[in-house]
Amino acid sequence: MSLLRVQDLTKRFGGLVAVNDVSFDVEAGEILSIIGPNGAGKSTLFKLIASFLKPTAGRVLLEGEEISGLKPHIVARKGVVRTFQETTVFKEMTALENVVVAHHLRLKAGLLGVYFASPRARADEASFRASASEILDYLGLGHVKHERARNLPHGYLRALGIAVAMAAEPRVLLLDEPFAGMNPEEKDRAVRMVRGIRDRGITVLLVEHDMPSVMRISDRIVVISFGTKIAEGTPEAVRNDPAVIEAYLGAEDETLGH
Ligand SMILES: Nc1ncnc2c1ncn2[C@@H]1O[C@H](COP(=O)(O)OP(=O)(O)OP(=O)(O)O)[C@@H](O)[C@H]1O
Repeated sequence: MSLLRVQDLTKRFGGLVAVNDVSFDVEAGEILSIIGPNGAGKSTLFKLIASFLKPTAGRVLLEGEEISGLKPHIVARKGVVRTFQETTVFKEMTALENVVVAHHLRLKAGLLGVYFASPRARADEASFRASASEILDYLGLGHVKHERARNLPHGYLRALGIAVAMAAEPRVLLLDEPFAGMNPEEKDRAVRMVRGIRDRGITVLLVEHDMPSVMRISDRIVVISFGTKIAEGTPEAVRNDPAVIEAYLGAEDETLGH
């Protein structure tokens, strides 16, 4: 059984069909990218998978269990966790504190005031700090652990957003444009980081415009155009697919990395 199954998903906004009967499977341990020209429906598809939006039709299954329609935090608790284009870190906290807080939030959402004052919270604190520290080391952020987030360069801030998501112990991590706005060095580091996440046994789904990085990193690619899936396959197959080349013609800011 596939880890994640996207089945006949459709999302309409009024008269606009943003996602049109899209189906694909995600296998455990793979890195799968969703690409497509601007406005193709990639973000909408991502929001449907993480249950930030309710599908008009179709469903999403995690190991055969329907997760579409559940609240996003329930879906996150089941292991499908999404990062955001805009980083969602607390700028005045250090990198370590941000990941520790993410651990607390994961376990105690809803009871925060009571929880933070409890002896249990102090006991958890030590184990959360150890785990947060390990995640930061693993993602290559060990040396900036004690820096305030607001002092971190863009690439590190994005990586910290991913570290925060990792605190939720995802089985499937949805990365929203992880390479956006990065310089080549930052992209190299981010590519290694995403591979490292996969090597930890986490399945990675990403939406990305940066074609060279997508081609380097993906095991498989799903291509969306005008809400419809037009191709699916290895980077090599997708890059040479006439329907994909056609869809990208005229998209000035994007190339297929030829
Ligand atoms: N909340 C919404 N209400 C109405 N229309 C929406 C909404 N969200 C997205 N759309 C429309 O749905 C279509 C798909 O948008 P979406 O953001 O999913 O595309 P995308 O492929 O992620 O684009 P980009 O690459 O530019 O981020 C677009 O026409 C967009 O205007």
